[in-house]
Amino acid sequence: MDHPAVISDRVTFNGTVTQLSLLVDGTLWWPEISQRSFKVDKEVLGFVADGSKIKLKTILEIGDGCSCTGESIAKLIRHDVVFEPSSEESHKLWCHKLGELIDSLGRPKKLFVFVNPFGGKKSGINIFNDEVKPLLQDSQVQFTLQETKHQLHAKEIVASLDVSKYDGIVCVSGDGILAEVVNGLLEREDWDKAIKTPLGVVPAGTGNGMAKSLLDSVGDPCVVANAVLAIIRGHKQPVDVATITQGETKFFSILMLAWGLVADIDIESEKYRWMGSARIDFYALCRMFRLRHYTGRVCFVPAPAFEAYGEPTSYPGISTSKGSISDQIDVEPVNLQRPCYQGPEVNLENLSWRVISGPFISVWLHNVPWGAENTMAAPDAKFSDGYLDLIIMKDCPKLPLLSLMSKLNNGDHVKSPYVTYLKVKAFILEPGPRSEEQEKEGIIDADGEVLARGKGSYQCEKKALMTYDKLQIAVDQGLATFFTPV
Ligand SMILES: Nc1ncnc2c1ncn2[C@@H]1O[C@H](COP(=O)(O)OP(=O)(O)OP(=O)(O)O)[C@@H](O)[C@H]1O
Repeated sequence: MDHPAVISDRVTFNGTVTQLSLLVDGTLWWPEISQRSFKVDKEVLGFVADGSKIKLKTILEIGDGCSCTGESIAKLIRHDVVFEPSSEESHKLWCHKLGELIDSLGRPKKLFVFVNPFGGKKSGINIFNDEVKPLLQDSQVQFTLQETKHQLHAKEIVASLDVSKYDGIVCVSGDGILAEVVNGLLEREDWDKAIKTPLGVVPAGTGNGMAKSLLDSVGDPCVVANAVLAIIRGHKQPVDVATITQGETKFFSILMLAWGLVADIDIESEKYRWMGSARIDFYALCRMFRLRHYTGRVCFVPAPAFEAYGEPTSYPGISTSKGSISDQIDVEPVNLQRPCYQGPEVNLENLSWRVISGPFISVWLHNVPWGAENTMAAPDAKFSDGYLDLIIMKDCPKLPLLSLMSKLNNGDHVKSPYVTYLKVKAFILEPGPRSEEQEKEGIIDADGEVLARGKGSYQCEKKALMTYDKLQIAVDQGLATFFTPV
């Protein structure tokens, strides 16, 4: 190691007196023990003074973990490394230099943590106690824990949380709670400051699309330890936020919007929840064999290089007043009169709009690559390019559809001749009824929750925010900040 040492000492380690150095590049190095070194920023979570000894709380990658596909993946293991400096003076200096180095890494010191006890396999609390808390404690990160008690609870809390007290908000949940947090932050009067609060997500839901997208972007497995480590290490990156508008009602989306086949599978398969994760595959097959086609139109402003898609059209506009209340089913009107975030400041009328008319099998708009841990919906999606990836399927015979759906786990479905895949800056959805049953409409799904539900579609207890009608989407580049592995 050719870096100079910040501190070097003869320490007692494993019963032997040996040299230990902390180098200026942040490496802890035992020169007399071959292969023994730690990068403090990656492998040392924290340390504690234990009498005359110092206990380093480390996290090590062990390469014998096994993924569900049988591939070997690195597993993270907590491990204490204890050494005894040569003198009291040296002990103090070691503590000072290690503390100084860890402080310089910009790691969070205090986090607000939401745990959804009902997300995914209902194991949020166990995941927090068994896997998240020990890592936070090793890293000496203080936390305030809040279990979510009902739908929109996280959003309510975030609306009045003193975010200045925290270095980040963490969701031990699926994507639903994360979306609630983003919406809560953007509905505040001080939204522009609040939305800068770094957000972290620990996979404890059904889909976990955002956690998978962040971890997979550096080749990490989508597991709790890696997600917590990404938060503890404190690296951050901007993430685009899409504003979905219908009249005065807004929903801020970070993951995706789906209409047609994907929305129907995601939402209607709820009735088969007792099947566990197999419910999605089972219901996808049911839907493919009784395929629905939805009439309607999509209008969009293509990103550069995608201008050839669709036909030119003028800005289709969207009224700022709500439709007749009698047409609405289960709608909970949210009228944002307070000076909250209003969406990106862009004059949509002056942009070059294109249109594709239905019927459609599926329309999917994605902000990040993964929609769920096994669904790479938009392989080219970037976290903060300022665009959304649009995936459209108009018609497709059943066999190619089956093969296409089986390619969702690696993103190869976008190469199918039956799929149109492009990037857009703004988007308008004009959803219509099913071609086969005109009296029945569909579902619009945003970030895994029902955004709008049409006539004759699947009904459930949860209220929908919008009506099954025209809605507009525009993207704000890098508006949110997320903890990220690198
Ligand atoms: N205590 C609770 N009881 C019932 N529902 C809750 C509770 N806390 C939160 N919820 C609701 O649970 C829903 C789902 O949450 P979450 O996103 O964490 O999990 P998921 O749906 O299983 O996962 P994913 O969104 O990744 O598919 C949200 O609509 C949320 O409002």
